[in-house]
Amino acid sequence: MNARVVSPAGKGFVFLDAHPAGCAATVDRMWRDVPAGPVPAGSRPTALVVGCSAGYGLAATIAGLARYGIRGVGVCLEKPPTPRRTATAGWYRVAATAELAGDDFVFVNGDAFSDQTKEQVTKLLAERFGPVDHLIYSVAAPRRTDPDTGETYASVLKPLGAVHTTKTLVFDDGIPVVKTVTSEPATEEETAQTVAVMGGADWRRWLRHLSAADLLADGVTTAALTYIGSPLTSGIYRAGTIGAAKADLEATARELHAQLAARGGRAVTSVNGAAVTQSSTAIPGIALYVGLLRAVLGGAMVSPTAQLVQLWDQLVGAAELTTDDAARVRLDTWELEPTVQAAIGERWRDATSETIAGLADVDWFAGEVRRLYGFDVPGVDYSLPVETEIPWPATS
Ligand SMILES: NC(=O)c1ccc[n+]([C@@H]2O[C@H](COP(=O)([O-])OP(=O)(O)OC[C@H]3O[C@@H](n4cnc5c(N)ncnc54)[C@H](O)[C@@H]3O)[C@@H](O)[C@H]2O)c1
Repeated sequence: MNARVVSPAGKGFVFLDAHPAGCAATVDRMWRDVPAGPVPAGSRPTALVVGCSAGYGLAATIAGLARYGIRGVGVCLEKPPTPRRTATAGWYRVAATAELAGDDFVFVNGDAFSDQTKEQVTKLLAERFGPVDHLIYSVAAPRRTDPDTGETYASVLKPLGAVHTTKTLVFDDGIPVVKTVTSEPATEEETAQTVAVMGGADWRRWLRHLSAADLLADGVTTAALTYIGSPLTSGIYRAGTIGAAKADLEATARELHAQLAARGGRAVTSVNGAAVTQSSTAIPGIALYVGLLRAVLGGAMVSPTAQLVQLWDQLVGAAELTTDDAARVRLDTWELEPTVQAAIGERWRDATSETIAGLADVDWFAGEVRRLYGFDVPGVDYSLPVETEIPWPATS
């Protein structure tokens, strides 16, 4: 037992501790935001969500559970509490999600890229749940060890071909500051490594494992998350190393689709809108862009949970699975609306440290970052001690 007051401390957008009660309250709120599903009780789909503890993968897990009563497995990589530090936020979110989910959805904490984790999940599915009807792949990771070669690849966020300079938003003692950051172009090796981490290789490997174990249901649908984004961020994102990885992921969807179509299945990518997550805040320029996006759209920004409700509706067949000509489900149209982009573009041009508070929703952005760690969540009394030694939910 280790109950104590947990406060936000850290550097930039990264905090050292997470608040268990705040993380649980976040999960509760996300769950309550999911409208009940149209599928009658009794037909609960079996699902695997890879990257289930944060951002879009958490939204996928909660939307699937709350709307369609999915059963199955979630996989993520989180750290347990230590005597000095709390567990990671995702650890507490998983514990809270498991409480709401009940016994028919279990969580595996392990490296999704390893064959060991794949075997553990395969065993769980074979013993308890049977073939998967749906697989959502939503991993964002800085490195991946290739099980075939033992080589560890590292991803980088760099432009391709030329130096790229972008405006970005940082907080200096809580005060928003607009800076410029310049990134050198990636080498071919760095680009190849980023593709090896964030491209389609591991998604393909999951499907191969499940197929070999006869754990893909006829008509299986699978979606991996991708991003396109604005011309304002394309230098570092879509036209950069991570964009090369996303192009590989999208090509992998088309390849997997050709294989799954034989059994009535479908593989797609899902293009989602910009959201504040631990991964996205690490990308130069994204903090500024998302702060401006929020100022332009306000509450009309579509939350990850609401987007994932739409994706589930399409995956289970409650709505038609509709893709663009690159086999991508487009859940980002609200973000790329030309009038929205034009308004963000104007504000981006005018953004300086002096003007930023009037142009971007900096308070919302800073709050979102804190909420990633369970702080600033309404209804939580942060002055109270809270138990930090929360166990990982049982898998048996
Ligand atoms: N955040 C955005 O704005 C945005 C927009 C569109 C698409 N996406 C895509 O959504 C996907 C998820 O990104 P996110 O922003 O939600 O990230 P995130 O950082 O919020 O979550 C990443 C998830 O991956 C898991 N993970 C990381 N390394 C792992 C490993 N080795 N083994 C098992 N699990 C691991 C983490 O535990 C966590 O559950 C990515 O493909 C990203 O490109 C994000």
